[in-house]
Amino acid sequence: MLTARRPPSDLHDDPLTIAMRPPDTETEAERRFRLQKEAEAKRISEAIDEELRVEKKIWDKKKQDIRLLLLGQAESGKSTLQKQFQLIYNPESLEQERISWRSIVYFNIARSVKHILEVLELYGDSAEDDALESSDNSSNEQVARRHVSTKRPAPTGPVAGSSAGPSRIPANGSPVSSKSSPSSAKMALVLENQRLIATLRMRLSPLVTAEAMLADKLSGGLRSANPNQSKVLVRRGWQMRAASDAYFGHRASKSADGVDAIDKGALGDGDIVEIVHEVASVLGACKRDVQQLWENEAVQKLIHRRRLRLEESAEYFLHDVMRISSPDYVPDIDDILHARIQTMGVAEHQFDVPLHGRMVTWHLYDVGGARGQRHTWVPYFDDANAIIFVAPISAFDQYLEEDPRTNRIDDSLQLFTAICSNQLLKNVHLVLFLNKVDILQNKLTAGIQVKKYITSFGDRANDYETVVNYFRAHFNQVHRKTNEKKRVLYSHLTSVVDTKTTRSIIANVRDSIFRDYLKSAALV
Ligand SMILES: Nc1nc2c(ncn2[C@@H]2O[C@H](COP(=O)(O)OP(=O)(O)OP(=O)(O)O)[C@@H](O)[C@H]2O)c(=O)[nH]1
Ligand SMILES: [Mg+2]
Repeated sequence: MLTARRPPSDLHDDPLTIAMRPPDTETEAERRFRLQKEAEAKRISEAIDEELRVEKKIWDKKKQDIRLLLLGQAESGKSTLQKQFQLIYNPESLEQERISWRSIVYFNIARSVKHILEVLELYGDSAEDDALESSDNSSNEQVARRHVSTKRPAPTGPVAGSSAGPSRIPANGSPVSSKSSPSSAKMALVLENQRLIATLRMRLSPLVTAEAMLADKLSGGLRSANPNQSKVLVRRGWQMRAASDAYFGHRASKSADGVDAIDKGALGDGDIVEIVHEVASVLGACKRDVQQLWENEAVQKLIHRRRLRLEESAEYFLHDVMRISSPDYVPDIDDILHARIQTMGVAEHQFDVPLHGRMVTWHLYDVGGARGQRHTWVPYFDDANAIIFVAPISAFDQYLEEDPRTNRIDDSLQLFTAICSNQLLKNVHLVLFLNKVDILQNKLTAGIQVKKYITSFGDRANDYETVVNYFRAHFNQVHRKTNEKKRVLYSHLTSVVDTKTTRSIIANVRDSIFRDYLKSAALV
């Protein structure tokens, strides 16, 4: 038999309604108070609903954003690549930052001058050391490596920014010469040049002092205590703080490209502007001395003989010191691309990138690549869509600043292995930039032999094509060995200081990332 439910003919029978009904004895004042409370509760409930709606909207939008990580060892070119993205997708912000890069350019020059003087001192202010030159080829110290067998020739002179191990220079600083002493005419020239360098050293001492001052201010007192790590690190958002100090005398809370300047205090107390002015006038006063030092025969010989190794930006800035030391100097885009300052932690940059008539927000994460910085990358792995791994293939003859026994190419391969096999990154779009091909080309043209540093290179031809293919094959091999999911590896030969070629490579990378993005969106 069917039992029918009684229709809700009378809502007053509903137990909830009965429970909520005001008592029959409610006074007028009580009624007003009750209605007021009910209205307030309704307002709060609606506000919460609205908040949830907004949060969901932001969340939905965030889910559609693209997160791109720039990974790779220190000095591989990540920040330079980030500047190229900024130049394409947010050029106004780079324009706003231009003035703030002056401090870094001055710092790069002062630092190079200081380093040149230090190395000159080690060599007795002369490059005439034939004995050292011949011993340069004598090293056979080999370092076994996992991926490529590399060897580190015994240092033939101090290496820029690294503790280069035992030098064969006696305590008195004069190089040993086993050959007969130079002719007296040559000796006289050497002595004359030594006197000139001594004068330049004295005249350039204010610039050397300025280097320490700038380093201190730029890093906000955060310079590494490790004497092997002499670099200056800056935190994200420094550009806008420096620029706003320069223009407005106060600090900004957001950087030009939307980066929160959360690390207030990173540049000290606003007196960076005064210091930059001071350094500008010091540089203005000694620009000819800098030029003379840079063009000095002993310096050029030491560079040629690879006893003096400068940072990659040094030649670019020292060559242009007269332009840079003009009183109204403002760095141009090429200056900014060449300026070197080490990234600390992870800096996020946002860009709106057009896709089929709408804008997709890209979050670019530029990380610090030194070994001590790499632990900061991991929290960004979880929701990354894409990685550009930047490996400088010019670095076959260089060693890590933080570990002078590790060849840089070897470190890049190890790091690439770790990234390719990381479970959190298994589905991430993977792009490889074999960077600094311009520097590689220059090194090979200068006759630097790959086999001297990478033993497994053997007797292959020391030309650009062969060397590039050799290193590319090693990276491909790492990818193949760790590639469980048949992920494609998109690789490019790059020189990220070259705006024109990098622009078209970035367009290519953008398209391939978007293709994957649209594919995964279609699957959702
Ligand atoms: N000639 C040349 N110089 C480059 C290239 N890529 C980068 N550089 C220079 O190399 C130096 C280091 O580049 P950065 O972009 O600061 O390196 P990074 O990977 O961000 O380094 P960290 O912040 O320490 O991890 C800078 O002076 C750049 O101008 C390149 O392809 N060619
Ligand atoms: Mg960087």
